[in-house]
Amino acid sequence: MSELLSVEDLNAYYGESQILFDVSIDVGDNDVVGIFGRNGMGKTTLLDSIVNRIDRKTGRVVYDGEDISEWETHDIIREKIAYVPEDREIYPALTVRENLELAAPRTIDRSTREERLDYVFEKFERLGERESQRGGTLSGGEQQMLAIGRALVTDPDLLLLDEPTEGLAPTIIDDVIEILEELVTEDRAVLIVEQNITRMLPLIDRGYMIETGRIVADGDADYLDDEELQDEYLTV
Ligand SMILES: Nc1ncnc2c1ncn2[C@@H]1O[C@H](COP(=O)(O)OP(=O)(O)OP(=O)(O)O)[C@@H](O)[C@H]1O
Repeated sequence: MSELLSVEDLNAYYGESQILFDVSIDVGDNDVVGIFGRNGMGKTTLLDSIVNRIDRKTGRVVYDGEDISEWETHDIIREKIAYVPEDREIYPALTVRENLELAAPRTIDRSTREERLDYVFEKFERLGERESQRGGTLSGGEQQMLAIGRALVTDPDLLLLDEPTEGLAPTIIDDVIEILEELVTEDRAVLIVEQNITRMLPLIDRGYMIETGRIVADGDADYLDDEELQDEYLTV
């Protein structure tokens, strides 16, 4: 099967500490793939390694047939893979519109950029209503929408999402899940890290369990919907 993203035998390090050990994962075109595991097991490090936000790594990251292991982070994010990090990384002092404009690739013309902004405002009406509001004054859920919106203005074939529901109130989590439900029906692949596997299982095609930097299980949603497996690798 041809894959959009292949991570091959990845070993990742912060300073002298090795965080990931021989990790291999695949994401096919339009696949929705989950990464699950307890805190501190290396899920964020895996996403960071894909976009090269890590001190050092060995192994390969192949995207659409091209080895991007050595690419600069900003080139990967702008041209290939959109990344919505756990802390969202929006600009608090800039408006919603400015946040989106800055995320748009420089290579697209003005009218394409406007089309993409309109698409985000259509998808997230609450952002449209707050176009001129500063990012830092948005609620947590709205900031998460803006972070996902920023990713979407690059019109990515692959989106990386790191714990999009983290730190949000339950009703806002429902809103974010709704957004994710819609995202996964679009013509894009999604690789998503989430603590809450129960909410994710209906959305994903496949998933991987990670424990202390190693992939310890992988399979489709039916396979992962298993109490024993979840107790072993997820329950704290
Ligand atoms: N910048 C860093 N420098 C040194 N060690 C780090 C750094 N970032 C993460 N680590 C370590 O790497 C390990 C994996 O962390 P990572 O954030 O990838 O886990 P995670 O599974 O995403 O957990 P969480 O849900 O808590 O974010 C942890 O032991 C963490 O302390």
